[in-house]
Amino acid sequence: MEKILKSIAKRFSIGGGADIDEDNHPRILAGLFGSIGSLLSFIFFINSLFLSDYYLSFVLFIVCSSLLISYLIINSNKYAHLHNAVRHISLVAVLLFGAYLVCTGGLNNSGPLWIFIIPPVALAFFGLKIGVVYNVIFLIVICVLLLFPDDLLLTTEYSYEFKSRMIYAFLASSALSICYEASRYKSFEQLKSLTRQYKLESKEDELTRLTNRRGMWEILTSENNQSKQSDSSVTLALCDIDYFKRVNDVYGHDIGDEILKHVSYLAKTAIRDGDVLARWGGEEFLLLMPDTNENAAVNLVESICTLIQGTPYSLEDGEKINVTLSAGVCEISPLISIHNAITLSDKCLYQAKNTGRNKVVPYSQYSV
Ligand SMILES: Nc1nc2c(ncn2[C@@H]2O[C@H](COP(=O)(O)OP(=O)(O)OP(=O)(O)O)[C@@H](O)[C@H]2O)c(=O)[nH]1
Repeated sequence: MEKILKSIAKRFSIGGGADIDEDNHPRILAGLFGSIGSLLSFIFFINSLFLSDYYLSFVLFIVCSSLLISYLIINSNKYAHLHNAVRHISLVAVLLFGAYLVCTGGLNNSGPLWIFIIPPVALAFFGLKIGVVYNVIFLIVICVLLLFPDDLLLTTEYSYEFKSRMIYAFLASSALSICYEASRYKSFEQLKSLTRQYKLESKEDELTRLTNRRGMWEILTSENNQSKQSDSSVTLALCDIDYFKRVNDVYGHDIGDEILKHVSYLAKTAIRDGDVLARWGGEEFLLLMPDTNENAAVNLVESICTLIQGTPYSLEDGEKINVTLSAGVCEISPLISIHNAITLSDKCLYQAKNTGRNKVVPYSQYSV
């Protein structure tokens, strides 16, 4: 049973889609309703033919055909511009059919039972506002039909109790459907905002609030595609805090964390609009500089290093902790892919570390 439900949900993309799309929700439900509604009305159409109720079978045939057509249109992207109109038309067809069933009683006065599908369907198709309007309109229509003096608008007979229960039951069904739709909408909005937050957080480093490695890879990939089309220079710099282990050992891990935040903040203020700074690893940062050649990148990275060196981190007791950076810089080119540029920046960084630290080594000056 669970498997069947899952496959239905998958078929209609209910709750299984990667994207949360409230606009798509009524379309999916309208398609589902169109398929089930056309199937049911077809079965009743055949049944009423066997019972020689040709008038009812004609009405059912019209309902079945309109639901089938609306199902086909709603499932076709070619007629996307008609989807909204089709939803209105199929709901109006259902309302008219409901009014017809109330008016005539359908088979042995059992027809009015179907009007209770109207509140959930109207709300599912159009959400709260328009759904409530359709429900109110239908309520007025059945009240007029049922309460008109001398039953002049009815072709069948109902007892007074049956009429009043029908109206009360319809009201109760509408009220419950409205409450359900309101709470569903609220949950949906919460889910959407959580998803947005999760997506953001999954690409953001919790400590420094910089883009994390995963987020940076996405940015690098899209930047790479853009720069290929525009032939502009893109340069990467891999920066690493010098002797950071010593900071942790002397001042503790918490102060180490504060220094990571301090360095991130300063570097962020020094980069330009369009540059992207990411926390690449523990105390390692990757800077992406679009529209920047190696020379300009070295100047920018050196200015960041100077700023950080000139702005020590102050402890509560007034002690200052000096921090310096080492960096490797490499420009991406037709011969140097992003992956290669990261590897080569790392080699340059390694050379900066091995030749005294607190310096920037560009790939053009890298010696094996
Ligand atoms: N406080 C803190 N420390 C971290 C974090 N991530 C990594 N580290 C520490 O960073 C230190 C990196 O040490 P090393 O790789 O030996 O490098 P280093 O001491 O900076 O020396 P050089 O890079 O050679 O100048 C380690 O002690 C890690 O525990 C973090 O999120 N917070």
